[in-house]
Amino acid sequence: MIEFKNVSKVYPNGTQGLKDINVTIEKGEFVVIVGLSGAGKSTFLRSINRLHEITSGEIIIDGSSITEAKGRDLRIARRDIGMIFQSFNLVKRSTVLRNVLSGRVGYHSTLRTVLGLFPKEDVNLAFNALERVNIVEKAYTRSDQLSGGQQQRVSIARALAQEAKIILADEPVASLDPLTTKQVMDNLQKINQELGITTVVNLHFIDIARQYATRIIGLQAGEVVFDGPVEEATDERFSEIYGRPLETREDEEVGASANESAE
Ligand SMILES: Nc1ncnc2c1ncn2[C@@H]1O[C@H](COP(=O)(O)OP(=O)(O)OP(=O)(O)O)[C@@H](O)[C@H]1O
Repeated sequence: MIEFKNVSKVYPNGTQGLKDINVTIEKGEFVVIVGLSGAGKSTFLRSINRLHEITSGEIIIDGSSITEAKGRDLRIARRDIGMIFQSFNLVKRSTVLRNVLSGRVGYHSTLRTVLGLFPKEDVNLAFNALERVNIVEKAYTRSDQLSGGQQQRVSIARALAQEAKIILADEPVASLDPLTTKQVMDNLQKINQELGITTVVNLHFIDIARQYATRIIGLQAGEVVFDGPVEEATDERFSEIYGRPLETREDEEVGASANESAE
């Protein structure tokens, strides 16, 4: 369970990233965060694992304050949280297997991981993770030889090898085409359903959010302006909240083909 209690974040330049957020995400939920650009989605997500520090309030994970955690406690808390980035964040020149094994670094001494000495159980975990995202045949391929969608599936496997209880995905499909988007989102959904991993995903497009989320949270200027089940997240409702409908993938494609034909 992830609890936001009166959480605010003000950036050093005075920009309010989050404003008095009170939200509880239960174990096993698939929550999608939506909002216009600059609404605070990244700030929200990155506050959970303290990639961003909040300025007031508290975030509690499974009963322990991550906000207050220091040193070893913080490292252990972070071990339970996998992160998926828009840009995949793989070590490009390393093999897929090595990248997935890097999910295990929080469990071992630095020396051991620098030397690449992972125990057999870790290697088994890594292969299982790669199987789960259907990419095991690429285990010994260099990561930069893979397509964007494949790289993103490797980053999901890394979070699985980490044995994360929570997965945070910050715009995981923003650089991917529609077919690959579906594969990556299907993978996230599958591991959420099969392994019960709590999943929080930032998405730009409301139609993709509606296809996968069990709950949608809408942010605007750092505040929660919508929090409810997918059925309530209608275009009408979002138009009322944001003064215009949220973007859909389809809009973008229509826009892109219009641009192409203009050229
Ligand atoms: N390091 C920073 N310093 C100052 N302001 C920042 C910083 N990072 C983000 N902001 C501001 O905080 C607000 C929330 O940003 P955030 O990146 O969380 O929004 P977002 O909803 O993820 O937007 P996007 O979809 O464009 O990434 C924005 O006004 C943004 O300009």
